Amino acid sequence: MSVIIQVNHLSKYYKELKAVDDISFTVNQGDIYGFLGQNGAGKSTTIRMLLTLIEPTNGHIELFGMDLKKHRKDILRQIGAVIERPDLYKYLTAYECLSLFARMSGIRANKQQLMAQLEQVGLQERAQSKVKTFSQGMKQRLGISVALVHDPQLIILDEPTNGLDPQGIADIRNLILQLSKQQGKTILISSHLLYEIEMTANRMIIIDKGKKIAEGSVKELFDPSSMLIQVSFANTAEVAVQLQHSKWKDLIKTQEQNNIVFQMDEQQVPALTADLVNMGAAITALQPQHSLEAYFLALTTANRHVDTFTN
Ligand SMILES: Nc1ncnc2c1ncn2[C@@H]1O[C@H](COP(=O)(O)OP(=O)(O)OP(=O)(O)O)[C@@H](O)[C@H]1O
Repeated sequence: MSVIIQVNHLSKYYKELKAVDDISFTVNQGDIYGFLGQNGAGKSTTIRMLLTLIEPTNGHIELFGMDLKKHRKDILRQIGAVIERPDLYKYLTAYECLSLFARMSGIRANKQQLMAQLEQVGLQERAQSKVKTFSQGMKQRLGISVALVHDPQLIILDEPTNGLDPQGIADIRNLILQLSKQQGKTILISSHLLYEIEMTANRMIIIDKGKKIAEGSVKELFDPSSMLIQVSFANTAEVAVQLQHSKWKDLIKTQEQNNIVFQMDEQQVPALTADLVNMGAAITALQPQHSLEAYFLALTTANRHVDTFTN
């Protein structure tokens, strides 16, 4: 399996602001790699550095085994990217638009080839309609078609489902899966929605305030054996002492005044609650949460509080 993107200790500072702070990650050939983070986490900044639109403050980027600084042109030729809402010529038809971009990229494509490309993004029946009549989702799909016109190996999509309706979101998701499965493209997709990444990506990174929080396979990160179970008690201190002499001791993640958080397989929960009751625990609440979901929810909630106070 060859490595397509290798990022080492990448940072971008804007004066004191560390927009991207020492992140490293690897994208392998054939990956749908999810880049997950709240607004302002540093996703776009990282993507812009991968596309040489901005200079890193520190760090090293290799694409297709080549140093990005030294082989910029050769590398960019193999990338197709949609990083903002695609700005397309609204008075042209979808076909004319694609044909224009193909010529601008020096690609000689005949009508049949261009129609096949429009078919790939589900726009063959609207090939002769003007772009101004398109929904946001259709414009996004045409934008992706334009990015694919030179048959790149790597596709980079920055928040491709932002502002789309549910049907538009589903269309983009299916398109991404199809590009990966049927054409073996490597895809990097950013999103602020955990769900979006879970539905499409096989590997992912989570960043927050420019820093890497987690990286790994989506399966691993969503592993049911890493559920967090928060149990609240009226008598936490007493229960904590009893737990130290039990088999549950090693599964305790944190302990606070009113609750104890365990990390365990979901299937162990009934046995845990039975043992706790036997120990005389006065359970007032029990909340199971997937660790990643719990983590991400905590981030979102924290940000919402900030928004409430600052808006
Ligand atoms: N040119 C710039 N000058 C100063 N600060 C910047 C600049 N570009 C980005 N930032 C800041 O860097 C941080 C990361 O921004 P970035 O756009 O990478 O986040 P993001 O994860 O893509 O979020 P969003 O989805 O909102 O774009 C933010 O705090 C942003 O305000």
